[in-house]
Amino acid sequence: MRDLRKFYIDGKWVTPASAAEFPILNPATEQQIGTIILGNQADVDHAVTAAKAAFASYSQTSKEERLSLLRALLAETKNRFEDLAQAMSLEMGAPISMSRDAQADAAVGHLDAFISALEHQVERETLDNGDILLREAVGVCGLITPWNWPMNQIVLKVVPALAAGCTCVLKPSEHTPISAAIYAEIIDAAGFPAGVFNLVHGDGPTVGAAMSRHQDINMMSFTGSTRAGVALTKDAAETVKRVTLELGGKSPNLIFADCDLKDRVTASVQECFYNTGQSCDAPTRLLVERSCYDAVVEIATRAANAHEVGDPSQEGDHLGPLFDRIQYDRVQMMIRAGIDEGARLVAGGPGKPEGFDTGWFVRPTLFADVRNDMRIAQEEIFGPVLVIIPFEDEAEGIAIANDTPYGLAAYLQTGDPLRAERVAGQLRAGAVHINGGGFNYGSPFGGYKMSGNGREGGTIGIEDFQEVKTLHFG
Ligand SMILES: NC(=O)c1ccc[n+]([C@@H]2O[C@H](COP(=O)([O-])OP(=O)(O)OC[C@H]3O[C@@H](n4cnc5c(N)ncnc54)[C@H](O)[C@@H]3O)[C@@H](O)[C@H]2O)c1
Repeated sequence: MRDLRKFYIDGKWVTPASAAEFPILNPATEQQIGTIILGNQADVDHAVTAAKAAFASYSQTSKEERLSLLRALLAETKNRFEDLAQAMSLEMGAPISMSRDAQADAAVGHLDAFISALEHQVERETLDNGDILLREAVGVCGLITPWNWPMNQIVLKVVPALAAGCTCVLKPSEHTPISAAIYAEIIDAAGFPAGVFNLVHGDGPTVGAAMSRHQDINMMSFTGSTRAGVALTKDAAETVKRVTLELGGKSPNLIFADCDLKDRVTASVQECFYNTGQSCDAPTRLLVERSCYDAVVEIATRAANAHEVGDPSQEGDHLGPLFDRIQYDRVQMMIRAGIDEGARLVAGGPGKPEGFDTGWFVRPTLFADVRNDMRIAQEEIFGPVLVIIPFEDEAEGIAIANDTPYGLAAYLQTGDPLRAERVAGQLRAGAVHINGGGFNYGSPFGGYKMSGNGREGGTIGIEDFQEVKTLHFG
């Protein structure tokens, strides 16, 4: 049992002002594995005061000084790599192999890419008109992250903030505080000055809202649901903060008959179910050219049925549980909604997989003959549930792909390189993955439409945490 009832503020582990305890549960066993305190306004004030005081000197550090701190952070992250992987497997149910290969790997990969981006960034440049342009730290930043990719999201915010010379207060998801607490220890060991990074646990309506409304926070960087992102934006409006948002998705995956169907469809199903379907950019709508529709349904069904669920502490490529009961109930509700709306269930379905009565395990589920106006095609399910929708031709495929309030990612599979570029250019999404092309550390990540604004990762990710100042000389 982990006792996480302290916050990291001003370079020390301190006892919070709040006494509200909150249990941390293992989603595979439903057992309590730790306790945190949900902070209050006084805790937020304490952390913001520390961050504001530290900003005065940290924002004036040179790029070289910050690079050397980030290199120390990289070394410490590598030292604690296994601790991070084990923590995320325990707190959100990522199978340990995947937790190492992807969840913990993100802490190293993004940081490496940010170091390289900062090395190359021009902080002072002369414009054609003779004016000088400076890039400076935006100020004290409030960072709020979700539970589904805990370290990935933390590193995508904390590192660019520190790289830019900002100071920050992190509020991780109250459901995944263990990896966040380890990350605070890593930052401490790397030698960042006191107050530059602060960690406060808490829930959204109390700590999250107190941060968004805080007079002394200059920017909020948020990843989570569109619902919470909208609430945060309204809270931040009074103090005219910069707000960047990484929100939900319902990403289309266009399958054209000229692709290698067996390979691409099998990989597409695996990608949708990865992290038990709990990824904002998962390809959750499989849009299939009519001429190959029956073949695709057959291949996808076989691929879905090949997925096994299992204990996250075991090595292997099985799926873990969903992260908690609320998520389990929501996925069950959406599977039932799909059946009620008349979609054809071809794999999985309601209930738990056989032999998994304890833990929030679900059956990898596939629906065929789905219409894009059904709930299961429009709403983010956040579980291993894939819907298959036919289209007649390229134009209709693109229209269905774009017929969503979201625009985080899109995927397309085709053997025709000209078509790949032509279609990608018409998809309203922040990223288009072509024929299995994966995300690379250092590239920008973010959404169009209700998937958010701003971009995380690499140079553009650092710029989100910078102000631009122009010097005009007389
Ligand atoms: N676009 C991306 O980069 C990305 C990445 C991962 C997850 N997500 C999205 O995150 C969601 C899943 O995460 P979740 O269930 O933790 O989301 P959530 O919105 O419930 O919570 C996310 C974070 O916001 C906080 N929060 C909740 N209400 C708040 C409020 N009113 N003000 C301030 N903070 C508040 C929570 O405490 C948590 O730390 C999905 O919608 C998923 O698509 C997006």
